[in-house]
Parts: sequence; C-alpha cells; structure tokens
Amino acid sequence: MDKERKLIIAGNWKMNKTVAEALDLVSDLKMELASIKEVDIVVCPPFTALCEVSKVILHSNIRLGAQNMNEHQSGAYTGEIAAGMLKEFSVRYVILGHSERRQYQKESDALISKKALAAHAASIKPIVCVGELLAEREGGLMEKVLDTQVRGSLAGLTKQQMEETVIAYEPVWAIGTGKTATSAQAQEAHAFIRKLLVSLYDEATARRVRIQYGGSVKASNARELMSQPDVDGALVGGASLEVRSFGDIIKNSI
Ligand SMILES: O=C(CO)COP(=O)(O)O
Repeated sequence: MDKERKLIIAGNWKMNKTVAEALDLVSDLKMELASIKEVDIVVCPPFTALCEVSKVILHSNIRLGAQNMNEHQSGAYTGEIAAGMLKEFSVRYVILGHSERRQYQKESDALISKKALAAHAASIKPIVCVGELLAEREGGLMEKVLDTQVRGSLAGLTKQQMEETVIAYEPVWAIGTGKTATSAQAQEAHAFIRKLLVSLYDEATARRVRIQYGGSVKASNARELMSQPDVDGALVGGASLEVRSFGDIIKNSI
C-alpha cells in the first residue's frame, strides 16, 4: 500500500502476559515478522516484562513501547515509573492517556501533556490517545471532544516534538467491544485531527504526524482501515496478544 507516512502498528498488551508468556509471544513475532520493513512494529508489554522482552528484540525490526509513565523524573511517587527507567530497557515509545487510564485513573489532558513533555525530554516518543464515548458521538460531540483532548493533551509541544508524537484515535465505544469504527468514520475523525494540527502548528507539521486508529482492529478489517488516507497505523489491543492475529494485521496492512 502506498502511504504518505510510514505505517506504525503497535500492540497494547494491557494487563496481560507473564514474563514467560511475553517471551513466547515476542520470540514468535520476531520470527514471523522478520522480513517486514514497510511498517514500524511496536510491542507494549506490561512493565514487568519490558526487561526480558527488550533482550529478545534487540537487533530486530520490533521496537519496544511502555503503556504509561509518570511525569516526574524521580522522587517520592510510590508505585510509579519514570522515563529514565524505561530508557534502561531501550523503550522507544510510551502510550499516554489511554481511555482506560482516563477512566480508571482519572487522567486529565493537563496531566497527559506533562507526561508527553517528559517523554520527549527522555527521547521517548509518546503515543497519545484520544477518542469519544458512545454518548458523546450520539450527542454530536465527537469533534468537540477531540478538539479539547488534542489541544489539552498535546499542549506545549514544539513543532519538532509534535512531529515525533503519534496520536492514537480510539473511539471508546470501539475498544474491546468488537464494534470497529467503519473506515469512513475513522477517516473522518483522523482528517478532523489533522486539520486541527494544521491550525495549531502548520501544514507541513500536520502532514508528518502519524495518526493510528484503535478499537477492535482485526486481521479482517486492517486493510480497509489502513487504506484510508489519514489512517497511518493501528493501536491493537486484544488481537495483539497472539502471534497469528497480530502478524496478520501487519501483513494485511502492507
Ligand atoms: O484499547 C485498544 C488499544 O489501545 C484497543 O483494544 P481492542 O483492540 O481490544 O479493541
């Protein structure tokens, strides 16, 4: 598929996989996907598996991502993990502001932007998640919600930092529900986000930012979603937990 931006497909393993299970999966993925050059492939295991997974994917085409980090560099923040600690395992990406964290940990746009700035300061690329609830979509508020989340979560990023940030559009009603957004719905939301980036930055910057779609992405719908001009990859939950389904999503996207 001829795309303006290089596709980035990331697996968000969420709170799944012991270290042993993570090693099995990533070893299989490494073999299965060894020849893929057209897509940036990222796996985001839980913190506990980062160290071991990082050893297996060293010198491979798979990059490592974390699922969250704290906005501070160090200190009295019990239970938290700082960017510098992620760097020890060659973590290149970090998912920030996932809707599950917005919902259960009450993460705000202001907090997410602090985390994004801290990630960039450590040369880790943030994958910043945005997306509307079903009630918001049905109430005609999708654009308003995306506008607020994009402005708030990305506040303070320089142009260069913005270009190295990935945005994941994940409509909350499509996460883990089996209800994927249609490719037209995804394209509409992605185009809206890109237009907003033009107004916040400029045309050239907006054209360089990769916007992933997330929410029930499967091997069977990946190709159609990725064929949309403003869909530059996927953030995959459930289907990233097995080598066959994640591998097929990547292969079907090329
Ligand atoms: O939340 C998601 C990825 O971050 C999407 O999860 P599912 O692919 O399981 O719907």
